[in-house]
Amino acid sequence: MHAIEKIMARAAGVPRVGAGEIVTVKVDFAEVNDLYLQTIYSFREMGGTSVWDPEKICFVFDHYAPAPTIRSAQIHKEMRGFVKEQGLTHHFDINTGVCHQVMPEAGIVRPGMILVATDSHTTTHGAFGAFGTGVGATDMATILISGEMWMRVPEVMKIEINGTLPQGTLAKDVILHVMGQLGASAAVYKAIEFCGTYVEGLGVSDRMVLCNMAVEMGAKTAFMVPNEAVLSYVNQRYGTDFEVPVTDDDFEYPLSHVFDVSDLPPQVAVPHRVDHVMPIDQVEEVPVHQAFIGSCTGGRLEDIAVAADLLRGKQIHPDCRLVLIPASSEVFLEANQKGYIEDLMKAGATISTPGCGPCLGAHEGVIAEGEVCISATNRNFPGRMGSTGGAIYLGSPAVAAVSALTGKLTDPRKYWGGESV
Ligand SMILES: CC(C)[C@H](C(=O)O)[C@@H](O)C(=O)O
Ligand code: SF4
Repeated sequence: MHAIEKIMARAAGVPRVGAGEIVTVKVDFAEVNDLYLQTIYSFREMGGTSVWDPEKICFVFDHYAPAPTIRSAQIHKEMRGFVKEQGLTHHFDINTGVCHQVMPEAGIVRPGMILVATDSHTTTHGAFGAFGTGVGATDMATILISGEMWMRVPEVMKIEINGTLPQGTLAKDVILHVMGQLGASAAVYKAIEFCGTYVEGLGVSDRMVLCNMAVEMGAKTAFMVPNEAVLSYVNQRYGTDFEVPVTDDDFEYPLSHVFDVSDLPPQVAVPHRVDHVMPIDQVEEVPVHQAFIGSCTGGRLEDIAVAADLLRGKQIHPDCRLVLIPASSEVFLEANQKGYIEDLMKAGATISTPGCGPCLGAHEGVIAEGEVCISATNRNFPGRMGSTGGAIYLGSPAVAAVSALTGKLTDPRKYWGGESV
């Protein structure tokens, strides 16, 4: 069996499972975000009175945090009421951050667990060797009642990535390149395992970038074998009471792809598809009106550090805005302690409180008709970040930062190391 199948077999209480089988699994943890008040209504409609385990559920206010409308304030109010009524152990209110950042930070995520959330980017947690997948409001309501859900065991697609990146190319460029090569429907209902010499050496943040965007290829979940960086992060935050699932040596992958990223230049996904990907030099000179660095894809300390290093002592272009939103309060505090926030504010950045912000077009920097945004996030369909007449390019935080500097899509290698060439 594959490690993912072993996770599901354990959770289903059976000795083995195989791709295509329908199994009922016990969920190890469930998250509901502030777009899913409907979950509570469905919970009650189904006759739910108390949740299956108040220690294994959290509500996270991140998509509309702090509440930008009366409606979202009302939603937060009702959800806070449910948290109190049910005595949930974990609640992440408007002062914490994006669910996929705050849950690992809080020591909720560990290898071998089944984590479900009302968010498609729950695939992010494959970075920790967990089975993370998104569910809808109704499924989540049944899970809150029973602690269980049915799943079809996904086929596992191996994506082997080898090589060492050239300077100026980051993990986001790698996943964009993979998506550009394989396409947005390459992995529908499959599990993606990322492996290879490039992946083995990755730190936690870069692992999260790759797994986060697995769902942009349709994946049900993502997986990486935990390395030392992941294990020490989890030991620090969660503890050691977990078992790392190991794929059998004789497991045969039904699907596999191999990439070498040794000569990969920075990439961008051009409007309006995540898999319309090309090297940055094919779209340089496109004027940009806004750059956004943030979200569960590109709002971590490493992303902010790259931007600060590129923009320290400089001024962004007068015709371009740079919106920067740390993925969590912990990230914000650390970036502040390291001076990155000051560097970026002095360079002209607009800093907002941790959360999703404009990533899904909610608030804190949506774009107007005819505007172009270079974004370190994960989706660029029309209307994603504001007006449907806007255009979104997806890139690394480095591409976003230097494009804000020049006011047009720019190759960050020209500014790497602080000197513009
Ligand atoms: C929560 C939900 C509305 C959505 C998702 O499931 O991904 C959002 O987070 C997004 O990124 O579009
Ligand atoms: S940051 Fe963006 S992609 Fe991540 S959960 Fe929020 S809206 Fe979705």
